[in-house]
Amino acid sequence: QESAEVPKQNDVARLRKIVINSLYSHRDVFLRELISNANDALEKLRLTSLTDKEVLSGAEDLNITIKAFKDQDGHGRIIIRDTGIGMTPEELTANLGTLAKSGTSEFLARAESTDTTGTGNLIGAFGLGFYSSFLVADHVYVSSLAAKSSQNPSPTQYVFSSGADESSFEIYPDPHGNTLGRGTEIILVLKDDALEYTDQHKVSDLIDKHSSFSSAFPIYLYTERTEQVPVEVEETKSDDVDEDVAVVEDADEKDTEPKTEAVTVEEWIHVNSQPPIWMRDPKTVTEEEYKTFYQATFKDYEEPLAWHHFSGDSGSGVSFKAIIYVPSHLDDSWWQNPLQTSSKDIRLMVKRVFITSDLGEDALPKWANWVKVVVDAEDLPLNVSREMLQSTRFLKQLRSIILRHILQMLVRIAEDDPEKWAQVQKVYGNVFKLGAVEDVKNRDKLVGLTRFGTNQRDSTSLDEYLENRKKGQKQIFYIADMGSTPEILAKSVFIEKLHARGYEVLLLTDPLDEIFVQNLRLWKKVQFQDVAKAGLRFGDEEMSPEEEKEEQKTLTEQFKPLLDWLKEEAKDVVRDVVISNRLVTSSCAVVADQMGYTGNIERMMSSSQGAKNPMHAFAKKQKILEINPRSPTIQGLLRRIEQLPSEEDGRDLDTEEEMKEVASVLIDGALVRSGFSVPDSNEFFVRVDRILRRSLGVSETAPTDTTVKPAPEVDTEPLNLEDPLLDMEWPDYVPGSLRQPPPESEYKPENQVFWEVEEIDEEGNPVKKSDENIVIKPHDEL
Ligand SMILES: Nc1ncnc2c1ncn2[C@@H]1O[C@H](COP(=O)(O)OP(=O)(O)OP(=O)(O)O)[C@@H](O)[C@H]1O
Repeated sequence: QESAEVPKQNDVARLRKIVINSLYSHRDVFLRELISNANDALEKLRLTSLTDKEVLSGAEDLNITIKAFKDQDGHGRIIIRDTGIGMTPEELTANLGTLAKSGTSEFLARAESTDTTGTGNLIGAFGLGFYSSFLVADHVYVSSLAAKSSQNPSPTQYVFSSGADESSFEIYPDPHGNTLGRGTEIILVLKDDALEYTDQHKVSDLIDKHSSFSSAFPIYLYTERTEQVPVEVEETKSDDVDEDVAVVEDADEKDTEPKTEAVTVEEWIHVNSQPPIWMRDPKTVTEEEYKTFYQATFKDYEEPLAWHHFSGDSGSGVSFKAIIYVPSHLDDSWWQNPLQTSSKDIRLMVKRVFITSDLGEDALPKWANWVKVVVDAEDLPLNVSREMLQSTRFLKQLRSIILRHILQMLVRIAEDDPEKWAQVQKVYGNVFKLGAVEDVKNRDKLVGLTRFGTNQRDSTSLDEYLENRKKGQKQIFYIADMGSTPEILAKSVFIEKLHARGYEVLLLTDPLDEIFVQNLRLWKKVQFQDVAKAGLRFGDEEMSPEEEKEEQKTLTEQFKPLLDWLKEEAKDVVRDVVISNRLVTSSCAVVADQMGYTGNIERMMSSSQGAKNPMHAFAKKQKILEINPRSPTIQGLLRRIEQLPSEEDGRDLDTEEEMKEVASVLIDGALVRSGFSVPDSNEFFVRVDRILRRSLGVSETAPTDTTVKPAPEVDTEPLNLEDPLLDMEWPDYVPGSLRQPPPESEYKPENQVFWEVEEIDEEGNPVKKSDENIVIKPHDEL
């Protein structure tokens, strides 16, 4: 008898505890998990038998049997047996002994940090499978006899034995010998509080609900019922019996019931004899059945968002039935590598027998790799291999049919079920945008599925947008700022006139949006126009009456002195200064030229490799300052500029300097308001400070007392690694984000820095000493 220690004992014990405690209310799942394993073992055997017939020897039938009962002492037992591929002792150790093989610590971390409401997903997410036995069993014995093969011509039956509270297991040759013929038998010694699972009705219901459709192999359930059977009465004939009396007695007996006795009839009932749901007429399948089938087949504890059940013909003579499911969630991991993985969830079956769930790299376009499908093809040979499949036309046709149906299903939801459509958008909205960029072939259909918020409504498709366009409008207006919100974008300086005039503008806040728009460039031949860029045309300019054009001309002449003066002042940041046609209330804005960056793109480019490109500096400069001639600020500035004495009259250098400062704050403010960064934020703030002082009537030159308490002398003591302050975590600190200090409660008085401040009067003289100390928090910023 050999005994093996599980490598990570503590992990095993901890994991079992978590499983048992937190999944108590889900413990029915053990049966489904074990049946699913038995089914997998049978599928493996069948697939292996295609190349090695030998594996089929030992047991004729391919099936699963389940027996639940109480033994004479009242202890509960469940025995699940399959005639599948079986396991060698090494496989028993590796598969059942080593826990979750990879990702154990990740699992533990997640399991322990997940609250109980989410634990239903744990088994599904991490494939606890076999370990779910310990939800109901104190002890588990697994006997297994691997299939005979050329590599393993005379396998031996071994037992794996482990208790729920133990962190070790034992593996030893089965003292009963090779009783199984082939396959695996799992004996669960039920916990005292799990005796309900010895009730055959309960077990039958569970199989019916979760597993009847998950196996193409027959599942037989052991049942016992009592039947009354006639008791064989032995006729005792004797020669000295009086015939007449005997006749009378006979007549009497005919009137009485025949004698019966209760006997126990044992029977194996085929519990999954119903056709699987994909083979049934959709009208006969209930919603509940579709949902449980999905959850069991794809190991998702959440219900699917939508599904579509159809039958089809590949066009090359292969007819099939399929169900396509849309999961109700896309894991974050999908977004980490959205276009890297290919679908592993298209379960292809031939005449109900599972063939493969890997249809190869290009099974579906990458954007659709989250879809879950079961397909059953009637007319393919059962021994078809994946390699063979790849070369048939069937697979290619199947892919395009599946894809067509996915898209049709989504369009139907969009048209008929607004509530569900909102959920689809929440989960897959960005996937459709990504798909439209990636999948040129289906671009138009995918664009049709995309939705955007606008200044007029929460959501619109591009077609609906175009239906709402105004007379003459030849552009699809949009404004993009990744990470912003539609509410903030709706207040942007760039859309104020469009909004005021009643034009609709798409408000794009996701990084993908701008990529989408730039990739698409046109929709139904109408160009996208970034309203933060030059080139904006309402489209009714030609329809404007002559006076309007005349007014524009007059304005340009009237504001010429200011335009010329600003051009000189802003020459380092913008290429030109013009009268704006997009502003209503704001005094000015900085607009990117056709070739230039918008603030959004400039940020993206500056933080990427693009910053090294020589075009970067050029593109950065391609900006135009637009001023609003109706703004009192601009009108005031024009007046002051016009009043500046000329060279001949003797220049007023002080006022000129003051005007320059105003201009610089105006330009920098416009940059910020328009989503750009200012060239020098310190300088900008110094100027703002000066203007503030002026408006407050405080002396512009009064110095700020900058005395600070110097740092103590160099600490010569060795660093105390036990010091708890070194371990102090800085909550909410995300590199590069707005930095957050730790909460006040985590400050220790001795850890604070004090800055004595003095108030000064207009002349800059100290007024009185403040009683309060201002705490300079680490990373405090403007
Ligand atoms: N009845 C069985 N016959 C043969 N091998 C089995 C059987 N049950 C389990 N195994 C082997 O043990 C492995 C571990 O099983 P377990 O149920 O823990 O995880 P899994 O089946 O791989 O994952 P999941 O249950 O999430 O699909 C299986 O992959 C399989 O190789």
